[in-house]
Amino acid sequence: MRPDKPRDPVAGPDAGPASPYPVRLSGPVIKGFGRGSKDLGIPTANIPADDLSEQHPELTSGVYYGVVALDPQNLSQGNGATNGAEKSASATILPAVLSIGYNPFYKNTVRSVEIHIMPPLTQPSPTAVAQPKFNRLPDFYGTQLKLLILGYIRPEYDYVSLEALIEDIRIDCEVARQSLLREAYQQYILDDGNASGQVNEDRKWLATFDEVSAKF
Ligand SMILES: Cc1cc2nc3c(=O)[nH]c(=O)nc-3n(C[C@H](O)[C@H](O)[C@H](O)COP(=O)(O)O)c2cc1C
Ligand SMILES: Nc1ncnc2c1ncn2[C@@H]1O[C@H](COP(=O)(O)OP(=O)(O)O)[C@@H](O)[C@H]1O
Ligand SMILES: [Mg+2]
Repeated sequence: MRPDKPRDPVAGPDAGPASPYPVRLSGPVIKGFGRGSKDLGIPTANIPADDLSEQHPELTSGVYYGVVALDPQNLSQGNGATNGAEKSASATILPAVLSIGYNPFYKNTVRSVEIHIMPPLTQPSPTAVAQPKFNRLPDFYGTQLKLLILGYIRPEYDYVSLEALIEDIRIDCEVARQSLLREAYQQYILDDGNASGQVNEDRKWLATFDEVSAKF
């Protein structure tokens, strides 16, 4: 059960991601249990978790923050992306908060990776208020998603109520936002010309999709 303690406003070192982060994950967006939007009002893009324990034993179950990109070649035009004319399209990088694990509140028997994509950090936060409106995009099932996990926020918990789970996820969004607003983390979103070679490589990996991964 969730400990009855105030939450830290940021997670991870101010100087930037510390080992093992950043961790790269990618995969097509698949169907989950349909609870994110329906029960919680918080859509989460699920990607396959089948190989996670072997490929990334460092990713213990819990809540993390990072940055994501969606393949613009297989997003519909309604999402403001391109329609697949390019061979290698560069994608928009957006902030994200995610859960890896068994969702103890729902007692799942299989592990899932679920990513809630937040609005750009330049926009006001919709989750800074007591009655939040979580970010909702047009559906993008089947689209290739790339994720750079930049830090760990907390373990997964069971909760006394659905409202308590939603309130903790609202705080996760705020912690992710404040954590990513720090200069060393902004470099993964925006190219300010001062980033190290490794950060530039990670950002390039994130935003580049080639023809092979396209759906159409
Ligand atoms: C940031 C974040 C934190 C979460 N933390 C928890 C948690 O502590 N305990 C839990 O049972 N589920 C947690 N969840 C998972 C939600 O219960 C889950 O998103 C919901 O069951 C939707 O699942 P679905 O994609 O299969 O529909 C979290 C989800 C997110 C996005
Ligand atoms: N901000 C968002 N973050 C993640 N997914 C979103 C967002 N807005 C819309 N979606 C869409 O909603 C779907 C997830 O909704 P959810 O209710 O969690 O369903 P599921 O149980 O199938 O994962 C995603 O696969 C995606 O197509
Ligand atoms: Mg989901």
